[in-house]
Amino acid sequence: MEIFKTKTALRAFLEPLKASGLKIALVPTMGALHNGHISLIKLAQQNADVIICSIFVNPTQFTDPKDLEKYPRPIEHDLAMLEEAGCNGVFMPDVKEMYPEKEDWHIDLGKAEFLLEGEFRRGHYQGVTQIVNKLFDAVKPDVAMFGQKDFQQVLMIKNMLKHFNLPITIITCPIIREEDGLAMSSRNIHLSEKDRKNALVLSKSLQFVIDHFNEYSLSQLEEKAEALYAGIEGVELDYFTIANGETLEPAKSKEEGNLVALVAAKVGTTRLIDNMIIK
Ligand SMILES: Nc1ncnc2c1ncn2[C@@H]1O[C@H](COP(=O)(O)OP(=O)(O)OP(=O)(O)O)[C@@H](O)[C@H]1O
Ligand SMILES: CC(C)(CO)[C@@H](O)C(=O)[O-]
Ligand code: BAL
Repeated sequence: MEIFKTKTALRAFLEPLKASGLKIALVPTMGALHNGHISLIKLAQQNADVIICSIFVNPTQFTDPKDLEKYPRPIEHDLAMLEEAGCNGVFMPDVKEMYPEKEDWHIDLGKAEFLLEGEFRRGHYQGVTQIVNKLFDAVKPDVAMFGQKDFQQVLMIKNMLKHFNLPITIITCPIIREEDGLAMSSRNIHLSEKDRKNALVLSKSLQFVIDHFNEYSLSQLEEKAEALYAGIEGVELDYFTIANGETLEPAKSKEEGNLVALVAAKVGTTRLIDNMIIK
């Protein structure tokens, strides 16, 4: 497995491979890898010939400086996991390589930018699309893999592709969970033993909606799911919603084509997100 710290070195590696007709996949990450990330690598291997994983903790998408400061960075462990998974190359630039100078970035991502995560992390998706655009430019992949765990992120990246008319296929990968249902996340490492137990309410509340979808109205489903959070000390719900999977607006009717239940909550000091697709 090759390791690249600069765009120049990465491009020099990729150019002959592209010229020989090989298909390139990019798996963008912020490191602190777990089996969710490895599932993206494995799916990439089914869809391309050469797999590049990027590891970059992107400062412009963090809206809370403490969150950025304490973001885990176990790089040796990450490299061992990627090697074991059969990844071909790792792009791990420093901040100067990706942001050599101060730059303005603003693109129209549509109304959904300001909902859900966009409401609680103002400007987050400008930062995400700014860095993903730079990563796409550095790798020029044929396909790029993103996790459904960041449901809204996938929509925003697809909107960015449309905005720039980029010829990249986005593949959305299912959420990988721990045995008890907790969605894997790099931030889970911050959970205390008590938080770890409390965090199960996220997947349980989503599963409640899936299991009881035919029994209750949309508002009853939301109410009953939210009630599961009441009285859990140390858990603070940011939002629980059943939304239209294309617009992310609250669902108006159970008959809408794509419906998804999404949640974000602070568990102790750690903010977690999760979702389940209803249909
Ligand atoms: N449990 C998971 N299953 C599938 N994909 C995942 C999972 N967790 C993260 N991903 C995907 O991996 C990619 C990189 O995510 P990232 O490095 O931010 O990891 P993360 O675990 O989501 O970390 P955090 O949520 O703490 O930021 C994203 O496309 C993300 O959606
Ligand atoms: C896509 C991404 C790597 C951009 O920094 C990040 O938002 C993430 O890990 O989901
Ligand atoms: N997984 C999304 C990246 C973030 O939380 O900033």
